[in-house]
Amino acid sequence: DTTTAQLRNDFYKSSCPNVEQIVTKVVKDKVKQTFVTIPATLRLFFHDCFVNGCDASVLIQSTPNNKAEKDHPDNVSLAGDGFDVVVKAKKALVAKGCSKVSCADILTLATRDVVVEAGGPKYTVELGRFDGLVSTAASVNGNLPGPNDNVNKLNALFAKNKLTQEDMIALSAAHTVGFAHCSKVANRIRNFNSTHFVDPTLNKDYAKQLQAACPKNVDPRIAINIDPETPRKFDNIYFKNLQQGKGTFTSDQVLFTDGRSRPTVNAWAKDNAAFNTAFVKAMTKLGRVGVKTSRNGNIRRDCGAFN
Ligand code: HEM
Ligand SMILES: [Ca+2]
Ligand SMILES: [Ca+2]
Repeated sequence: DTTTAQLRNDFYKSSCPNVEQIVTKVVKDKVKQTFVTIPATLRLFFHDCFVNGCDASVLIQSTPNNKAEKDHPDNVSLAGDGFDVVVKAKKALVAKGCSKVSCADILTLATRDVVVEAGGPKYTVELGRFDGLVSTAASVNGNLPGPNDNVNKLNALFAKNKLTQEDMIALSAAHTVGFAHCSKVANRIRNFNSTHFVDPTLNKDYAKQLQAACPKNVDPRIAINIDPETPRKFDNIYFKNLQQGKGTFTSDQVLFTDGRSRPTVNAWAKDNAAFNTAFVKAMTKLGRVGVKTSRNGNIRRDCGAFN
């Protein structure tokens, strides 16, 4: 495949030999200031790769002539700290003579670094992505999963990006860190359907906890931990939660209720090392989605605007 062939670990060996240390330093400094950097960056990378490939298209700011991806409803809840860490890393790189590192690669590296900062696996990142030349809100339509999606829908969306069901389950475990707004779980904890007030797949105590944290008419800015047990740690507790009915979104809980994905959930609930291996494999594959070359991409001077 010609689009993935260009990616290599030492892509910046001559143009910016210290690219990794420079990005890592910026990430560490920012995580010290605010934990949100971790989930914000991880989600930003996912939303970038699933729309037009891993090409930093999600970072583009809208202009009077173009409504960009980040202003699509599915992206408006992306936390600012993810964008900010990329801007800060870009600045640090340029200051150190590395003006040829793409924003897409910066986001990929920063994502690896935030996973490490949260206690997750450290892995080698493939580099050599170019930055995309297009970003439209319309292109987001139908490409990102929703919190009420079932396994069929999730598998189909991930398959479009050459990711297997195993990859999908491993990547879903990114929900081991970070926050969700109450609107994303509201349908599960009140007036679920005509026979159940609360989603019957939801743990009873966890349902009460969610109802308390997300009362009716709650301020729409209120957010809850997605992983109720270890919200700041990147770990396989995510899968143990699913076994106990503590999946926050329907899209999390279905991984346990659906017989096709349940064996994988059980295996990774028991074996953190096996989960880590699967996560690294899936993240590496995610990073290969729709990679641009010098023919259909460039190196942006400003990650938020086209050159
Ligand atoms: C499998 C399908 C997925 C669905 C349906 C989904 C859906 C969601 C939703 C609804 C939120 C809450 C947003 C909010 O209320 O602000 C969220 C947050 C998050 N998602 Fe996903 N997601 C999925 C997969 C992924 C993947 C593959 C990753 C990364 C590899 C990811 C990383 C995150 C992170 C880290 C957060 C927390 C963001 C923060 O705290 O700012 N998600 N996701
Ligand atoms: Ca993209
Ligand atoms: Ca966790």
